[in-house]
Amino acid sequence: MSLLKLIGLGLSSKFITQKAIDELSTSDFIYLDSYTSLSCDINEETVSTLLKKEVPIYRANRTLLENNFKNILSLLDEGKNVAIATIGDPMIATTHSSLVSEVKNRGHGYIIVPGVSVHCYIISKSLLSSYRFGKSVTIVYPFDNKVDTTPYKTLKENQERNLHTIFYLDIRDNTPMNAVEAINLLIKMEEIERKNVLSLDDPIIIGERLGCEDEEVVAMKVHEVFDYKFKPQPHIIVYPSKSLHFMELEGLKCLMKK
Ligand SMILES: C[S@@+](CC[C@H](N)C(=O)[O-])C[C@H]1O[C@@H](n2cnc3c(N)ncnc32)[C@H](O)[C@@H]1O
Repeated sequence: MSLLKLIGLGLSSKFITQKAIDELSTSDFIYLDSYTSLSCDINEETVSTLLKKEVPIYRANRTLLENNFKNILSLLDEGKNVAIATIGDPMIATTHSSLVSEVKNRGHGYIIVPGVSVHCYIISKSLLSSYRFGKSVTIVYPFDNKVDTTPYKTLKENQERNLHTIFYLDIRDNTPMNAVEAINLLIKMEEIERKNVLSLDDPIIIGERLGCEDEEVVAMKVHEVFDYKFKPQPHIIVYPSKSLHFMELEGLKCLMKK
């Protein structure tokens, strides 16, 4: 039976697991997912140097993976094992679960190799309680000048339940949104919705280049992002709940910018 392998590579090359390398090395083709996330140092070359044998590696954008999935199905029909390698975890904040049901319905098998996800990584480094995270959401670039306020609504719902919110930031045409653009959009959403969800004095936590040598996790007030010199993307934002446990407050103090 042919296998579709959904393989998580972690956030940077030092987080790639032995299991991921073994499964990639026993694949006939590797598609490197280039649109659900990005890494400071994982690319076709990094992956190929880790493999135990030569395997063709292709860069796969959303069109290829979601719309032209037929090509991958044909390879599986021919008895080939195909790997889709994703930065982070292949099933967290991606749509890859739909690929699993497609291959299963066609009589093929699948395996999932979890990777160190930005989701778990920022929860760990935020020093907030992992039990108190609500729904996470992506802040997307405006489309036709229209701002999608879903992230604001999610923040409101989480705040009503005293839960923390993780904001992933959109990646469009290989350009990842930065923390300042994201905060500007949240401020715009407050102006549109006017539910007093966001205050410029609220603390937020920003993760920059997580998993890379120069990673940074820093807490600051919302208005302070405009004067802060951030490292290049990728960035991720955590909006803590309004009422924090005293241990979480101590943690937040540890992360406050100097
Ligand atoms: C939609 S999520 C995909 C998560 C991925 N499947 C995983 O498990 O890590 C991608 C977003 O997470 C954030 N992100 C990913 N890697 C990051 C990193 N190393 N440092 C900071 N933020 C990161 C960025 O906002 C990026 O646009």
